Amino acid sequence: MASQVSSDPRVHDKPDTVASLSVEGLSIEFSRRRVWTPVVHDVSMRVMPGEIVGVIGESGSGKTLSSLAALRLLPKQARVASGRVRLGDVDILTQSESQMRNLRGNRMALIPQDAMQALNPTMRVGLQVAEPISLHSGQRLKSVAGVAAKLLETVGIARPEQQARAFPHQFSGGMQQRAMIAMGLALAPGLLIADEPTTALDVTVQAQVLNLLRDIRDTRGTSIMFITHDLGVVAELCDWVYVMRHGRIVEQGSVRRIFMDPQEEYTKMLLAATPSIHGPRRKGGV
Ligand SMILES: Nc1ncnc2c1ncn2[C@@H]1O[C@H](COP(=O)(O)OP(=O)(O)OP(=O)(O)O)[C@@H](O)[C@H]1O
Repeated sequence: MASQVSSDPRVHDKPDTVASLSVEGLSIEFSRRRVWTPVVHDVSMRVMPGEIVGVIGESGSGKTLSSLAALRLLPKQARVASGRVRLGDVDILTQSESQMRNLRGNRMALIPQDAMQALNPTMRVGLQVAEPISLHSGQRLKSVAGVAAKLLETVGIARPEQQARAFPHQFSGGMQQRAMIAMGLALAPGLLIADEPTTALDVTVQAQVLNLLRDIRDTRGTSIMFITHDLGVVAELCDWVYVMRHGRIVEQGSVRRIFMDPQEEYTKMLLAATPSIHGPRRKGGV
């Protein structure tokens, strides 16, 4: 572990900076026919303040379980076998469930892959966006509903007052995802964990949502962990990347280094399999 820390230039260069999220030696087991089987092995990851960190790997490589462990939202069939997770200086794995409820939303929020599934079909979008504020402040939902329009405006939804009164099915896929992001931002958490949030969107809308996430980081300083299987997205958006395979991190580095000088065969294979990737965005365009 110590060697991983000292070899990570983000930690080496700023030893006093507390990571927004720090996962150390995390191992997770999954119950298959009542037998606990290791599926994530000794994973260490860091998201530094204001950084967008990509976690990339093929399906089943352990990206989602690792991030759900950080939120303490593992499904019943999965459990943490060993390791530590810290959100700033809070030790996540030793918090009570009520402390966790307070941390979720306030300090970190999840933006899921399928916004339509995550949204309540019978509740107006504005009320859903305002719900975290109501839950955390104890104020009645109707009395905080006005904040929702402001949040919808922040995420680029036109005519926000009117759209706040719509139901999810009246929104396009891109608008639904923006609404989920608005909900995630409601309590201004320092960390967003986005699990393939653009997979279901067409390419143009995907680019808009990526721009929105970048703007949120630039204007609010929000740290973002971005889970994806799409190296093109990593090149567009991320500063640092962890490459996962079979429940392990096989390579990590700055996006530029990973694209210019991949060390692992698996990373090279991913790069070779991704058409028309020329590396991360440079200032002024790719
Ligand atoms: N519902 C499930 N049933 C059985 N095994 C599971 C399930 N969910 C996770 N696992 C096990 O945990 C491993 C890691 O799964 P995880 O969902 O974290 O991968 P992932 O990289 O996020 O994949 P994807 O990109 O498909 O979401 C899987 O390879 C599998 O062994």
